Amino acid sequence: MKVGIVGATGYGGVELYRILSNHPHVDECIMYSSSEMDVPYSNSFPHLSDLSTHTLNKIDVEEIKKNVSVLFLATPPGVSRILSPQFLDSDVKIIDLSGDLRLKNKGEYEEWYKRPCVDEDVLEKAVYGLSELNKAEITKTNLLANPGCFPTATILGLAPVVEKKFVHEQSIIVDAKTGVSGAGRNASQATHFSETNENIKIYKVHEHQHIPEIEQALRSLNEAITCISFNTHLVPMTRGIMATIYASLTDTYSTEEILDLYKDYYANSPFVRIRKQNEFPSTKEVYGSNFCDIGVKVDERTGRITIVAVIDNLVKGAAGQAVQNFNLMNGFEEKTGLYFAPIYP
Ligand SMILES: NC(=O)C1=CN([C@@H]2O[C@H](COP(=O)(O)OP(=O)(O)OC[C@H]3O[C@@H](n4cnc5c(N)ncnc54)[C@H](OP(=O)(O)O)[C@@H]3O)[C@@H](O)[C@H]2O)C=CC1
Ligand SMILES: CC(=O)N[C@@H](CCC(=O)OP(=O)(O)O)C(=O)O
Repeated sequence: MKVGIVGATGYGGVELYRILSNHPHVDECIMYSSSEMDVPYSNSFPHLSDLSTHTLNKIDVEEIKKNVSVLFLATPPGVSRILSPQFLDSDVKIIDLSGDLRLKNKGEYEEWYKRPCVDEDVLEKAVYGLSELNKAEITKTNLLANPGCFPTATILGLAPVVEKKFVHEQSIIVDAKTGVSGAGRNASQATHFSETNENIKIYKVHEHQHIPEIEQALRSLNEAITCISFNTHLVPMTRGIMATIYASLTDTYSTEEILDLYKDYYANSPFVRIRKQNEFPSTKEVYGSNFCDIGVKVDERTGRITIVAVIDNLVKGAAGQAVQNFNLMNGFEEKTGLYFAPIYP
């Protein structure tokens, strides 16, 4: 199968290349760029010298339709809004890593992303690709909205207790941390070495664009969810997301009971690993892998629960999850080309 990557020169794009170039059902990856063409891909990424003989191609919709079966969009917000609709009359399957197709409410997208949204008929066709919750729909779609990095960790961390009503719906607080690669490859003052090194900084306080995405997904599991408290912090590491989640329990559950609930809930989800009692995952334990690791503990004194979910933002939070969806959309086994160990230490 031939696949295309738009935004191949970015962090999401090069992570897609790393995974897809080792995928047994991918014969060729064609790389597209909006700013460079006919130059070797390895000019952008010297670590691929001799491994990649690809060149960058111009984004030409009609050429892409002739040449690829699946197109990944690893592009900034706003690009998929223009590109995706142009493929709806073709057989090309679209997997969009940006936020453009994730929110079902057009007004909500425009409010949180502060830019125009794609038309409602396109939004209706898009399927939200969190495969642990939505596998059946993913296998049938040609237009896939790949979840955001923070939503992936947060929703997977909360889904069992929210769906089974083990927590009070209005009591959820999420304290999330991310590595700097979450901001993409372009340099900015916020991600400058001297701003991030030996520093932890909260950002987008109460205004993060992933808030409505998380609420939308949780509401699909339990309609009593209205809003959550959610904040993000930039920490001095390259990859990784940790979502530390707090909520009030609806009854006196033990940690053991809740761990059993999580193990049952994710019994058929090969990329979710539930930790043992009193064991909490760290970001390094999923680095470079498609795993989401989860630890939980009941605080008997306060009647609250602490849930910790970690992912690699570029793998389970972006390119790995996109390939997981690619597998499901094409009838391949979900783990194909993806079931590898994290890089450790
Ligand atoms: N980084 C992360 O951890 C995650 C990122 N995402 C989302 O994935 C998407 C890609 O992120 P990331 O790879 O980090 O970003 P980068 O900034 O690293 O890369 C984005 C790429 O998009 C291309 N691009 C820019 N403008 C256009 C345009 N107008 N048309 C086509 N291509 C364009 C650029 O390549 P060129 O100039 O060669 O065209 C650039 O290399 C974003 O929407 C991001 O929010 C989602 C989850 C996690
Ligand atoms: C460190 C950092 O800045 N991370 C970005 C990740 C956002 C992202 O990936 O954007 P979409 O999922 O909305 O496309 C942020 O927090 O906004």
